[in-house]
Amino acid sequence: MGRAKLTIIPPGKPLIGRAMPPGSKSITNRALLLAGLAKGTSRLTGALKSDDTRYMAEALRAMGVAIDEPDDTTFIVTGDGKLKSPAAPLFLGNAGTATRFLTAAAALVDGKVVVDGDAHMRKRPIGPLVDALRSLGIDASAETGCPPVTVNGTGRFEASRVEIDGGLSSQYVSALLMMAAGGDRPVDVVLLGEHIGALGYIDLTVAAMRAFGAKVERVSAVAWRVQPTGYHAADFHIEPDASAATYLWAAEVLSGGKIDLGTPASEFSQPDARAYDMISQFPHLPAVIDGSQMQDAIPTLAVLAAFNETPVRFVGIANLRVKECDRVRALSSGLSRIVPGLGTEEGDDLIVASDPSLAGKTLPAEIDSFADHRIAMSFALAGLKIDGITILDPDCVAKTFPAYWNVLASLGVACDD
Ligand SMILES: O=C(O)C1=C[C@@H](OP(=O)(O)O)[C@@H](O)[C@H](O)C1
Ligand SMILES: C=C(OP(=O)(O)O)C(=O)O
Repeated sequence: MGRAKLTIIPPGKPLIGRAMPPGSKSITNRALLLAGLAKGTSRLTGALKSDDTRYMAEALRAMGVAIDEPDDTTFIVTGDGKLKSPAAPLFLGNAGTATRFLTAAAALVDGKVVVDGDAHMRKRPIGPLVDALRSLGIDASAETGCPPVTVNGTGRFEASRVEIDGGLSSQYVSALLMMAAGGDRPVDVVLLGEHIGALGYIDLTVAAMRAFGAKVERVSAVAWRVQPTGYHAADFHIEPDASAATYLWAAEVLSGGKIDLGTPASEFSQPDARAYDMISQFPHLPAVIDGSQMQDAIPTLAVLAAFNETPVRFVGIANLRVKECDRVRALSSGLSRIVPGLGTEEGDDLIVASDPSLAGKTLPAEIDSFADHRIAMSFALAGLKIDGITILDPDCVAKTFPAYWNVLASLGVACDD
């Protein structure tokens, strides 16, 4: 059991020092899967070890992949080119990447795979991905449109085209792309609908696939062609997590300090690194921020916006409602616990009624994390400037950034539990 709550003590000084974000969750879970699908031994360095990546690694082990962990940031993955049917359902907690990626990869298994998660994951939609698998002739079903998903694969599929609506989650598209290299012929993965979550995640997928030997090209604005190469083992280095970096970038500007992350923002390939340009404009954030291409950075930006000179409206964030929790609601209600009306919703937009004079005040507020790591981590930023901010269920940060509170402590931020 984690701690019930943590109260942040405003440090009252600029945060100065070196603080490295952990390895990227998105890239670690892609690399683990691709290494698991490959024949041979891959060495993944700079990896994230957290709940989400542990669930992925455990699931792969249950499907016959050998994974050694010689240190805190390395996975040595040995596969034989084929995942095996696991003896029991795969339990993936609330890890969206692991759940979506393995649901598609299950189609490459000869036998039954049940993909399941915790109570939160059982509310996160996966119907479009299941329908896409069915359109490929794969026996897949999810009674509620959310996990559990049952896939009875034959280990092969023959179709050469699959359509997918990525409006609710780009992870469906990534999942199909990674699985498509295991087919019998070239497969076109084609987007349906106008919206997809951050396209940058598809770029991450394509880059990781290529690193493990796949041949994939973008054949139009809405389609990728994947050759039936399978994957080969590779040594692969994982960059730090850009979404985790946003908390440190925001802590730096909020405290007027200097935090050396070891990697400049311009060197990240993940979509959330775009948030750096916004964060560095603080306290003059734009009046409207489109979150569609940097979704996981929105909690960080929304809490930062509370201290901005002028109000900020966040648009393009409708699918934040189907993340670990309804993040639009968690942000509006958390902000309004600090000061009524600080966060409001209009449709799916979030409006933050900024007030720089919040800094230095005492405003006791208990913030419900809704078991969502990003809500816990972002509201901790408010605690750097406001006395009395208490984060409930603070250890939910273990999903992607288990050392978060220690990293803040190393920068001089004290907490009471
Ligand atoms: O592909 C990925 O690694 C991710 C894609 C995004 O999710 P959606 O595509 O569901 O929006 C993001 O929020 C998630 O944290 C990681
Ligand atoms: C949405 C997130 O995670 P996932 O979809 O991978 O569970 C996140 O990490 O913010």
